[in-house]
Amino acid sequence: MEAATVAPRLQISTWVDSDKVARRLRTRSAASFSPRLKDRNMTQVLLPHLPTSKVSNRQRHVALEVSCSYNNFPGMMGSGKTTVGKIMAQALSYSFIDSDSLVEHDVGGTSVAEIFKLYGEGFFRDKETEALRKLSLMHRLVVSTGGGAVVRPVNWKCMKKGISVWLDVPLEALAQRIAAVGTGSRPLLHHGSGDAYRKTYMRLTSLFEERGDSYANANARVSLENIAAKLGYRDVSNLTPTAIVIEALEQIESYLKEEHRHARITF
Ligand SMILES: Nc1ncnc2c1ncn2[C@@H]1O[C@H](COP(=O)(O)OP(=O)(O)OP(=O)(O)O)[C@@H](O)[C@H]1O
Ligand SMILES: O=C(O)C1=C[C@@H](O)[C@@H](O)[C@H](O)C1
Repeated sequence: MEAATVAPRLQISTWVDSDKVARRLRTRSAASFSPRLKDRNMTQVLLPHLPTSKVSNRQRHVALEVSCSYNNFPGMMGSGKTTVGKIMAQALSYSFIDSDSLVEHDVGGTSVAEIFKLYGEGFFRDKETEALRKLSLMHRLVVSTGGGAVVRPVNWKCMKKGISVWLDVPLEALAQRIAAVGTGSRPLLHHGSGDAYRKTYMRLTSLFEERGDSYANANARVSLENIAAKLGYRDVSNLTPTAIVIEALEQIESYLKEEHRHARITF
C-alpha cells in the first residue's frame, strides 16, 4: 500500500493519563499499545510525548492509527535496526523480519559473511533485492533492511511500498558498538589489522560518504542526536531502544500528517 493512500486514515489528539502510560512503558519496555480495528488491519498506538517528567500531569498523547501494513528500517550496520524494529513490531502487533536473515535462508542457511566469501557482493546484492521484493508484498510487517540496501534504486521501489524510517546514529557510536562485538559477521568491515574502533570508524566513514544521500531518501529520519538533545542527554549511548521506538512513531506520525495535508491540497 502506498503511504499516500494511508495518510487520510491518520487520527491524532487523544488525551490519556500520562502517568498511567509512563508506568506501562516502564514495566513493558515497549511503546504502550492497544490492538484495535483488526478487521481493518489497523493498530492504535498510544504515543507519549517525551520527556514525561518535564510536562504537566495531564499531558497530551497521540493516538496514531498505523494502517500502513509494511514499515522498514534502513540504516548503517549496527544502527539498531533489529533491536528497534523488533520493539516496534511488538508495539504494532506486526511481525518482524531482517532482510539479511531472509537472504541467508534463501541461500540454504549460508551466513552473509560466507555468501560474500563464496559468491561475491554482487550475488548478495541480487539476493537482497529479491528478498526486499518478497517482503514488500507482505502485510503487518516491520523489516530491518541490510545496511547497504539503500544504494540500489530498485530496492527503494520495494521499500517505498511501505514507510521507511532511517535510523541515523553517529558514526562514533556505531564504531563503538561494532568494535565491541567484533567485525567477523560484517564482511565490508572485516579488513586489515590494528585498533578495532579506529579501523571500524574509518571504514564506516567512507561507507557513509557513499551512502548518506541514499539514506536520506527514507520517508522519516530518526536522529539519535536529536532524541538525546530533547531528553537532555549528552551522549546517545544513554538512549534506550524504547525511546528510539517512540521517536520513530512520532516521526512516522509527522510524515503521515504531512502526506495527508499534501493530499488535501492536491485533490
Ligand atoms: N540504543 C542502543 N544503545 C546501545 N546499543 C545498542 C542500541 N541498539 C542496539 N544496540 C546494540 O548495537 C548492536 C547492533 O544492534 P542491531 O543488531 O539491532 O543493529 P542492526 O542495525 O540490525 O545491525 P546490522 O545491520 O549489522 O544487522 C547490538 O550489539 C545491539 O545490542
Ligand atoms: O552495509 C552493508 O553493506 C551491509 C550490511 C549488512 O546488514 C549486510 O547486509 C552486509 O554485511 C552488507
